[in-house]
Amino acid sequence: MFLSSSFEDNFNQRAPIGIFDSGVGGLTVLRQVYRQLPNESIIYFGDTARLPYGIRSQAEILQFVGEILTWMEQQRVKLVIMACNTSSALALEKVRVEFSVPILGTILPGAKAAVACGKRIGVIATPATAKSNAFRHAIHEIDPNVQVWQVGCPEFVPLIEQNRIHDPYTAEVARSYLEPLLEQDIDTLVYGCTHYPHLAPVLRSLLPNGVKLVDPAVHVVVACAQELDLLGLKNTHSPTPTRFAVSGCPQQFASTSVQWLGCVPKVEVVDFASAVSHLWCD
Ligand SMILES: N[C@H](CCC(=O)O)C(=O)O
Repeated sequence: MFLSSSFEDNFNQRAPIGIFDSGVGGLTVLRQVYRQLPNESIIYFGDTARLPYGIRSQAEILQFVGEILTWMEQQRVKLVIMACNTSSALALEKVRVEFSVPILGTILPGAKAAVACGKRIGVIATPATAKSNAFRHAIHEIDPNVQVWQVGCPEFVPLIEQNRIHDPYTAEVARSYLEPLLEQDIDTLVYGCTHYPHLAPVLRSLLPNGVKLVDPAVHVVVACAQELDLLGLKNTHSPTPTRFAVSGCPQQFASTSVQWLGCVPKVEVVDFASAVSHLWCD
């Protein structure tokens, strides 16, 4: 009895954390896991055949997230981080009751951090996240006196996935998205999409010095560390190498992500029925 329960504890602690996003955005969360939880093993999934998520309906997001979580459970992960604000805004509450694995989203940790920073908060997000008002609701639950402005930024994710971060056109687009927020004299800006911290140098150069930037990736990983402690699931052993998987073209993902990972990742393909993966490899 004692032996088998201790074996099971060890197995659970050593089990990987699942992290998923539509593409390379979740790497901003992965980077935080490497910093804050260096002993954890990770399985990273990017649903690249079906991105961008930010222009999808809630029904589509629920279907995709359901498929990904089913796959994650098959990989025997001990916890999942939805490293995607769009999924967190549109699907987290619903899937949490359907799946037994603990699932963390980015909205609440991001909202808490924003409220701790300022009183005039701007949120840049995908159109679906902005339309859902998820950040506004979460912030007002904590402090109804804080003012919140949200801007949907449809062009950012395609530009980042196409590796056009340093393209002057990207800076032009960023300027137009920030303009209505700067007109409101915001004191805090939330990256309401996990892709956007990849644009940090561009965005920083367009913001007045006093505006604080909030990256929910930092705070969802703080919440993850607390959850693992609470569940007794923190890994005290050495981690295994990160496994990367995508639904689209593995070479495309590898070549875009190398700049953030510092090495070319080996990338597996997961074939979901409705994913049209050939689009990205042609
Ligand atoms: N990075 C994701 C998804 C972006 C997209 O695919 O549109 C998010 O935080 O919302």
